[in-house]
Amino acid sequence: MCEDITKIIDELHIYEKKLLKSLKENENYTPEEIAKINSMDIKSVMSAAGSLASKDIIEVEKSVTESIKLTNVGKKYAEIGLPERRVLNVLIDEKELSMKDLAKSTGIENYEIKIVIGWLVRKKWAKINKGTVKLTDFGTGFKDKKGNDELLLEYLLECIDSAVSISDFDEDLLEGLKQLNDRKNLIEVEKQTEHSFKILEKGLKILTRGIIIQEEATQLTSEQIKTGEWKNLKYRPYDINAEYPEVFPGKGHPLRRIIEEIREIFLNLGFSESNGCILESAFWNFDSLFQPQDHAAREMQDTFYVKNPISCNLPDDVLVDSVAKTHETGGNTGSEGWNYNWDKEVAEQSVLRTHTTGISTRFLEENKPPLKMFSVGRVFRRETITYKHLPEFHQVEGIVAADGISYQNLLGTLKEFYKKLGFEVRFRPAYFPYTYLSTECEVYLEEKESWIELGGSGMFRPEVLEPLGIDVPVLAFGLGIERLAMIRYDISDIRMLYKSDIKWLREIPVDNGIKLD
Ligand SMILES: N[C@@H](Cc1ccccc1)C(=O)O
Repeated sequence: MCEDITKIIDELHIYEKKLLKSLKENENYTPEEIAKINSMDIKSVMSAAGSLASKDIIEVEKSVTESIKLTNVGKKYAEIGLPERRVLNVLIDEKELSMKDLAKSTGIENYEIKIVIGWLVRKKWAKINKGTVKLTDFGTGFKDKKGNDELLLEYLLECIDSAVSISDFDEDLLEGLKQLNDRKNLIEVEKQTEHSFKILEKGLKILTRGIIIQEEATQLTSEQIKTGEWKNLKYRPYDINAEYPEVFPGKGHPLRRIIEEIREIFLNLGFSESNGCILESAFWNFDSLFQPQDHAAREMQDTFYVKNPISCNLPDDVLVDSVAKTHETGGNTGSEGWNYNWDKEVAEQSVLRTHTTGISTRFLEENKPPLKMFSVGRVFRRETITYKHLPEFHQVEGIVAADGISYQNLLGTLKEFYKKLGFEVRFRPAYFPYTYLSTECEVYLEEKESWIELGGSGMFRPEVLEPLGIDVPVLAFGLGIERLAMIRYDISDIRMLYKSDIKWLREIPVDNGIKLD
């Protein structure tokens, strides 16, 4: 037993020792007093007390006191009288009045007078007869007598700025208080929690044995090092369980971060980066991609057309003519084209780009193969917003143009790209007016046990390449980015990416979202 006590004392934290010593001096010290005497903060006192209590050295008692105070409205009524008193006073003089006149002569607002009269009628102080209000005998009896609420308000007014402990109330007052409380904004009840400590038997034994408080060094001074005093100091051990303030380091938005990662991957694969404008001509967005002018995607319900500027300039006539011919007859491509009359005005319409593929055709027109280009940008579609659809999202677009480039290279490039991002993908046949062969990539979602579509790709058709003057094969892809972010950051609703949800943004790890466990 004796040994136990020595061991317990040895293991006491300095704060526990300080607390015990103070209680030895005076068991009635409050936590605040103990904090002050020992220059500790109140949190440390309470956590030392909690720790001592868990070892049965002291007992911590908690008492909650409720006290009440007048609110500003309460104070006002205590001074000028409750509304029912003011109505009663007027009615005693006037005998009967309409509600409107009562409001006028008491100065009570119209909306409130109804409530007050309702109250008077319910308490049988007054009755209403043909629109006029009259006191009952019972009500008249209050002429020289105060109501419970008034008595209470007066009482509380006496202690105007200090809160009154509820334990000071006798039963009658308490009953009245309940009613007064129902009137909501007249009084407020404050709860105060106080703690007191009691030394238990084990604590007494410890104190009899005596505890020595040796200050613990937490920071060394140069003086202590020079004089060698550091050798004799007692050091506070590190407490790795101590509370610490949470820190929220600055970090990029998750969507931005995945975009940076994607850029990095393509730059490392030797692609050069290009950009376009979100405002694009229908020519580059659709026509240059051999998308016929009556194609469903061009309909108003899919594409945002822009009013200002209503139209865009087209590139040089040679290119425009060649695109027009290809649409109409297939031009020099060996194809039959779409067999309709191509309309220049339709091609001049300005749209919010529906994909970033127009950047690729623009790039092919301006650059000579061999080339590898990628671009990241926002695209717009008239989608209804749902957990997986937004009218505005990001795509990463890319092309590789060189002799000997094949569909196999396309699959390889995409596989490699997704692998670097940490995804395994599969390919399904697909259709786009501007590619042949075409494919869509999908990634498997284990949680949902289903495959989701990530983007489209294919080999550009001769109808796209010929007008641009390209005579080598070109692989092309356009992949959605938000969906990748959803999987990467484990979010089930795409809208999350565009919400200022501080909690979520803070909780996302600073690394690129790759879970460390
Ligand atoms: N533009 C297509 C993707 C795509 C790009 C390039 C070639 C083929 C398909 C889309 O937005 O879905």
